[in-house]
Amino acid sequence: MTFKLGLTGSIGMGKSTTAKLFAEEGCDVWDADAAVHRLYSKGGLAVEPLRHLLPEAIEDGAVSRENLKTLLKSDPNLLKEIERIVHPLVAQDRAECLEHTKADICVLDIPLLFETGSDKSMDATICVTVDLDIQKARVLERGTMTEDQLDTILANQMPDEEKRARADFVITTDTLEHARAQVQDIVSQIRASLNHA
Ligand SMILES: CC(C)(COP(=O)(O)OP(=O)(O)OC[C@H]1O[C@@H](n2cnc3c(N)ncnc32)[C@H](O)[C@@H]1O)[C@@H](O)C(=O)NCCC(=O)NCCS
Ligand SMILES: Nc1ncnc2c1ncn2[C@@H]1O[C@H](COP(=O)(O)OP(=O)(O)OP(=O)(O)O)[C@@H](O)[C@H]1O
Repeated sequence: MTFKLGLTGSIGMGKSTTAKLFAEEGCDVWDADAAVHRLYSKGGLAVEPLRHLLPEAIEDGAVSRENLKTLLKSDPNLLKEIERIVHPLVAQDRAECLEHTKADICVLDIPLLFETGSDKSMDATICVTVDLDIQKARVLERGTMTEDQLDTILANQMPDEEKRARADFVITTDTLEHARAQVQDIVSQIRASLNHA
């Protein structure tokens, strides 16, 4: 049985970077955002159900994120309807991955781990965190969104403080070396508990 380790954190807090550090320690990694990209691509399982709900969102047989964002701008309530279609498909993709993994620990990188209740099916949870000003600077540095857009996303996510309080482990992503040391410590603790089980 694979140990299911749920990894979350607010936007730009360092989920993908930390997941790579777990992979370096021999853990398997499943990424919810990557699953959504697969589901939205041509032939992906979310295309037909979303076409039914929002025909304007589909372009060349795939879900257009730009079109979705335009639709969401005029009706933010649509997000809940999109989530109702997408989240069960994401859960199915995750279950298939867990069926095939051979690693002792599988890290599941899930931005909305607590919001979707997926934490309940994990063996342990981790929240990655860093000071809010560093988080904002890192996200804005990418040049992919304005501060207003970032604030809208933050308003749709559970506050960092609440995520930290709920998680079994917290990793501070101030430097790569510090994060790596925390990852190694968590992996050692879990492997020790698996060996004693
Ligand atoms: C709204 C969409 C079109 C924006 O796409 P885009 O490529 O611009 O951004 P991306 O997906 O990388 O998300 C940007 C940030 O918003 C966050 N975010 C995405 N969806 C949600 C959501 N439903 N609630 C809160 N935050 C969200 C992401 O975690 C990330 O931090 C897209 O995120 C989407 O279709 N979301 C609905 C499906 C979903 O819930 N995905 C979350 C992972 S399971
Ligand atoms: N431990 C760390 N030390 C220094 N910089 C880091 C660390 N972790 C992440 N970063 C930097 O912070 C930024 C965001 O990291 P990353 O892309 O891993 O976050 P994310 O939580 O996966 O983002 P998103 O929510 O958008 O998917 C990147 O520029 C990355 O290089």
